[in-house]
Amino acid sequence: MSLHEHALSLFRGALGTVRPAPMLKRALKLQGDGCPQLLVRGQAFPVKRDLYLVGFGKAVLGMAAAAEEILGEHLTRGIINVPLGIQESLQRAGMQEMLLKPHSKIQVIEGAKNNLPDAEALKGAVAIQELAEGLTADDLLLVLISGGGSALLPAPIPPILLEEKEKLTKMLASRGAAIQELNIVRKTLSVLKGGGLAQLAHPAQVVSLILSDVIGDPLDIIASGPTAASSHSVQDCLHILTKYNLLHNLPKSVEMVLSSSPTKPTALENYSHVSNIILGSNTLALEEARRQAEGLGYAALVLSAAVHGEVGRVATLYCQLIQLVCLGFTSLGERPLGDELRGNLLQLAAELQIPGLHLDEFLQVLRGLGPDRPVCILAGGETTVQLQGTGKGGRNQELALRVGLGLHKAQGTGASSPQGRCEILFLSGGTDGQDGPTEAAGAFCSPELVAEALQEGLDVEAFLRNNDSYTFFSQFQGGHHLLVTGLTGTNVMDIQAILIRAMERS
Ligand SMILES: Nc1ncnc2c1ncn2[C@@H]1O[C@H](COP(=O)(O)OP(=O)(O)OP(=O)(O)O)[C@@H](O)[C@H]1O
Ligand SMILES: O=C(O)[C@H](O)CO
Repeated sequence: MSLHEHALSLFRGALGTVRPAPMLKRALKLQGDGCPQLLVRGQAFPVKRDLYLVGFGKAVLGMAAAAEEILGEHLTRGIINVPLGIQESLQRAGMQEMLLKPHSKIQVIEGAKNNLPDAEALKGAVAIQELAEGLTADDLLLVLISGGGSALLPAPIPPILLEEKEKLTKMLASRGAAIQELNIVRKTLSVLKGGGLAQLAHPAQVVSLILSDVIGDPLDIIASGPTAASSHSVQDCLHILTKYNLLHNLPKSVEMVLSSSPTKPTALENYSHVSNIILGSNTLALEEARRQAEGLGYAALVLSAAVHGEVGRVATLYCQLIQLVCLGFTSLGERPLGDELRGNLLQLAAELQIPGLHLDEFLQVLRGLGPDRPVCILAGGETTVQLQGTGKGGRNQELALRVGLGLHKAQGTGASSPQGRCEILFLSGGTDGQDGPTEAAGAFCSPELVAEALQEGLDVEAFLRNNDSYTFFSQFQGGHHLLVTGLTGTNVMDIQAILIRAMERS
């Protein structure tokens, strides 16, 4: 099998384990008929009267289908907001288990085209708000939350208009704001985010099951934390707007809401009716990919599930790591080159401040692997792209293209390049199956990409200058290097796989 095929199969294997249905079935049970109890990972919640379900996010359709199967007749009614086209896409892909059964008690509202809030998503948010407001102390509200939930649950505080909020978040994203920053702003301007939904549902018991798509699994940031106590204040929001130079260009409505926002977030004791439970994350997906890579004969290591930072810097990190591994495969293992690479890599990792990454230890393990076994390094997280151009792309495709360019440049050092004797493949993909506003999930690259593209008249650097990675990969070798999965029905950030094996000697 080619490295390309291996990487694809690892990516699909990783996705398999964070598919909503198996995850939900592992965690959720309903027990007892007379006075039923909802059991979540052993924690019991009595169902005194009615059991309602709401949900929003890219993975919520499959979560809801599995939940309805478990809850059966005990479910009174539900409403979920899911991405536009997801039912058709999953149907086409034959993923029946992610679809609701005919006569389901759960109403599905599709919206948020291209992951942006729209009128349909707003309609869904209003329906969810009305349901929550009508609950009593005897009701239980099961909330299904996954990434993409922010765009799918828009409820701007009046008089802010949806378009105004959308424009502001779009501007923040295009200036490179991280998801934490974006969602702190969203929370401040929303009725339902930042714990708003949980407060409206009071006094009902609220149980949220969450699929995390944010580094470190912060409850108050994932989907902008609609059922989590917010640890942020309006001051934090103002600070972010200042940082991205947006404070003096705000619509009047936003200014009004900001000036009348409470200075402190709602106190923690007001969340005693709420339980937030993380069901799955990027870590779970990487662990499965690692297991499968071992099965394919690789020495497989997980670098981190928290890789973040500007896409160019992260690409450099991966390029240096690849070179270092290749150095171990060659007889060129001279110390000066290895020491220099190692020093640069440690410095870059320190700059990126990747939580929990002990690169020094990781490199030691790498060094101990020995030269014969192919190596697979897996990582996950989410990079940020500061858009400069007007092209079409996504952070995974841009990362792959930048790694391709970096490896090409490193190869330029000639015969002494450690890469020379290695076969290398890099893959970066979004687990939701949609990378930016494109039809692809991500892309593959190898050190040969730049030279081969040039033969087709494609200038990688020009595409990068215009943030046009999707157009590049669509044209290059007939789109062979694009990772296309369609919407996957799950969402646990992005995954990168680096596969390296020694080249066969002729
Ligand atoms: N032309 C482009 N090139 C590179 N990156 C882009 C381009 N256009 C948008 N992006 C990036 O794509 C990201 C949005 O992609 P996407 O909609 O997949 O977000 P997401 O983070 O997966 O969404 P969610 O977390 O809500 O599921 C933004 O970070 C944006 O900077
Ligand atoms: O919806 C969102 O806010 C992002 O996907 C992070 O959870």
